[in-house]
Amino acid sequence: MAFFRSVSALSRLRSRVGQQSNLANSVRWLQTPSSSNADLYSELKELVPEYQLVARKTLVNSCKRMLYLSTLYFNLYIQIWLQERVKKLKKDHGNVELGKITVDMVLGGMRGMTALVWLGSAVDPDEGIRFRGMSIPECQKKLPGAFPGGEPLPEAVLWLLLTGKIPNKEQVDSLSQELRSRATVPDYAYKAIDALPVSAHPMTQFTTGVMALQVQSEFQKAYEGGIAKARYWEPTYEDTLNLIARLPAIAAYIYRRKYKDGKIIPLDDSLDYGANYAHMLGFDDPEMLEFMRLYISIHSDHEGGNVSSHTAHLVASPLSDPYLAFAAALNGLAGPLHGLANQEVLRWIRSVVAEFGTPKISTEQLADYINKTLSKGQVVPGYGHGVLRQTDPRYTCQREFALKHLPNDPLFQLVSKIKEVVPPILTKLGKVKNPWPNVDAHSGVLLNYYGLTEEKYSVTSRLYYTVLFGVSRSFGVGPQLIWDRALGMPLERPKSVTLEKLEQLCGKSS
Ligand SMILES: CC(=O)SCCNC(=O)CCNC(=O)[C@H](O)C(C)(C)COP(=O)(O)OP(=O)(O)OC[C@H]1O[C@@H](n2cnc3c(N)ncnc32)[C@H](O)[C@@H]1OP(=O)(O)O
Ligand SMILES: O=C([O-])CC(=O)C(=O)O
Repeated sequence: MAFFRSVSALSRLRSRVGQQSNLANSVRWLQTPSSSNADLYSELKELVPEYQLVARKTLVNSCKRMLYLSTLYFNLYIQIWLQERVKKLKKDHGNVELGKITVDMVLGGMRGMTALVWLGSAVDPDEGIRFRGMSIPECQKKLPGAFPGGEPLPEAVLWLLLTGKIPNKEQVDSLSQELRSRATVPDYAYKAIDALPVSAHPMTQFTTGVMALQVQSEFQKAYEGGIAKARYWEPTYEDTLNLIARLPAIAAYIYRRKYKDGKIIPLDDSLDYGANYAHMLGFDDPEMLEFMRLYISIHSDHEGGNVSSHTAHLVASPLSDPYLAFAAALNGLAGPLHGLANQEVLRWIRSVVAEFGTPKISTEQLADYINKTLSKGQVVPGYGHGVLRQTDPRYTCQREFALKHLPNDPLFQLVSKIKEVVPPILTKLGKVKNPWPNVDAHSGVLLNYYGLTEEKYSVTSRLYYTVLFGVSRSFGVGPQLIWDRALGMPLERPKSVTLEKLEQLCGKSS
């Protein structure tokens, strides 16, 4: 409610200064104390207590932020008419068939079965991901960066995924500021992580931290207070923004606890989300900050059927709040065939180097090592995909970043060689549907180059990389959870059959 009162006060501010006046003039007017603006000043001051007002200038900044943010909220609000579209689809076309369900699908992890609605993004098997219809190169061109020509800011991706609209730089900056203002992590969340041994996998520590944050769920409180169904999306929005805002502090703490001195580096109020996360991890090289922005942006979303996103959507469907849903998603992401593959790729690359004593190896040596991996019944991590049938564009854009910034890095050169040698070998197996590299084939060497790795290598190393993936995934999962509630999506409950029943159905059909 405070939000709507703020928006209304802000629009009165605009009309007081003059309808034609722009934001800058309105702000200047409010900034100059006078009897004609004192009442509005005190009203606005009362409405933004959370910003700890100490001076008129701070209030003015808060007003600017509310004004820009109100467009985000407004965009969401007006799109609630999508509910009508959903109802109409169900009513008019509820019986339209979207395809057959085959035994292969039931026994094959439901590949190719259209079963979900996901607003933020879609994956084309050949072209890869599009965020609200925009490819990665288009996002790099059109979404605001930290500087002109910079990589897309994750906040810009969040805005896009949430509203379907491309934000301008001021809107993105207001969202950065909003996230920073929500970033305070309660002490008990750190304590919950501290209760685990330092040797616990970073993803186990991460999920524990997220579960501790759940104590603050606005959705849970609102539900207990009897909130009406039509308004479920509002506390879901609050939880989602709070969750996204608080993840870097939790995630950075885990890194510093496990691999560094355990000291918390506080958030820097002048930095955007990706840069702040890098800073809190202990990295301030501008190139690394830029890579973090790109990393979070490209890992944010990958339509709805991947394990982490689907898990979040499923777990939220009985009205579990966004923290519960996201913690579950992280547990799916922590599997080696999904997000943990980024850890496995680096471990595998290091095992290649350990085997030959150098990353500079011949094509024959590499082919032998790949065949050895396969002969042990293992997969080549970072290759293959459940939907993609070409090189993942997220791999390509990381490669472009590496070519620009670290072309001579020996591990990057090994990654390039692996891309030449693995696909023909996987193709020869005759069963691998996609022999090409996915997103995880590349990220580790970039992070390793910038120093984000554990000090000592051992064959049982538990690397941090999947936590970075997890933080990024909140940008895709969060908006969909808001839309799930806004669209009144139901509890998810597919039908299962016993093996006997399946055999019986097959017998009947043949
Ligand atoms: C962010 C992400 O989640 S991207 C994916 C990250 N995961 C990886 O990189 C792990 C390696 N890749 C894989 O295991 C798979 O390609 C997956 C899990 C990503 C996709 O699995 P599927 O859709 O089942 O792939 P597909 O239909 O091609 O699998 C057919 C067969 O090829 C095998 N195969 C697929 N990819 C590979 C690979 N990279 N290395 C060896 N074998 C493979 C499968 O294990 C399966 O073998 P099986 O019939 O003996 O069980
Ligand atoms: O789409 C998938 O199945 C896996 C993936 O690449 C992702 O979740 O980013």
